[in-house]
Amino acid sequence: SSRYVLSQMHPMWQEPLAIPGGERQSPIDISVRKSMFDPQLKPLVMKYDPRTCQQIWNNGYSFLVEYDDTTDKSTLQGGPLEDQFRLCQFHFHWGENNKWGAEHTVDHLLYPAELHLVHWNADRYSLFEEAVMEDNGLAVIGVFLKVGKRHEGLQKLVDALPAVRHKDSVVEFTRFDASGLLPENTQDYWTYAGSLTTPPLTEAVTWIIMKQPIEVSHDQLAVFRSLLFTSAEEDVQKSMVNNFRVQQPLKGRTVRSSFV
Ligand SMILES: NS(=O)(=O)c1ccc(-n2ccn(-c3ccc(F)cc3F)c2=O)cc1
Ligand SMILES: [Zn+2]
Repeated sequence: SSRYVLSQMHPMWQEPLAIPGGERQSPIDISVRKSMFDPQLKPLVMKYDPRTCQQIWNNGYSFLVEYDDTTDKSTLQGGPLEDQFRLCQFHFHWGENNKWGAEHTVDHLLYPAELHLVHWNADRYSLFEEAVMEDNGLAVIGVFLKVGKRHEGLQKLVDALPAVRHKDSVVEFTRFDASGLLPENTQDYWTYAGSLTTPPLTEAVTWIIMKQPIEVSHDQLAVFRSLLFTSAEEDVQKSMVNNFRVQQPLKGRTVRSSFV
């Protein structure tokens, strides 16, 4: 079963022993029947300006598409959020094959990859670095990827990846419309209180997981796997795959849904 497969995985970093709080860690399995429909959840409002897109950076965990978040040009509000959040980066998690790679699961269903659009609470904090330490500081939209037809909006990003093959490489990347990576239906989602899924693992994230996945082609996903965890100087090159964290205990949290 998928649970057996996950236990085989060799997470790319050693999980720290002491985790900040440890009561609301991510990722988790989303049990559809245990989630609670919340009619008070408002529609999500994403306003992403392609002109704020700046660069792609291979940080040795994933590749980040980074945005200028010094103004309110690319924002997220509504849904479970009280405040307005600014888009600062998006990145992905994926596997060594198409059977696994996403961080969250839905009734233990494994997707081959997961997109994270990372936002911070600009109504309450003045810098991302501050927000990342606060329990209402961040909002991350998670979108599952499934293998199917080619995703036209993703191709511009896929074509740029060979330029950031090695850890610490950066390439200019502008005029990219992040909303092109969202599924048609952005009103059906699950939301819960969680954490960053890589160090510093801070419990600052309101997670918003889209119910509808996006489709990408096998070949597009294969280009993700051509990236490397290692920098150009290292003599042993390691392919960037399985960059997902193992699932964490729910610890009594409730996952709410925006749909019945
Ligand atoms: N996978 S995820 O939960 O979306 C996720 C996981 C880790 C991060 N992350 C890691 C380090 N940072 C970070 C970057 C700049 C900074 F000033 C402080 C940070 F914590 C960060 O935001 C950001 C997002
Ligand atoms: Zn992530």
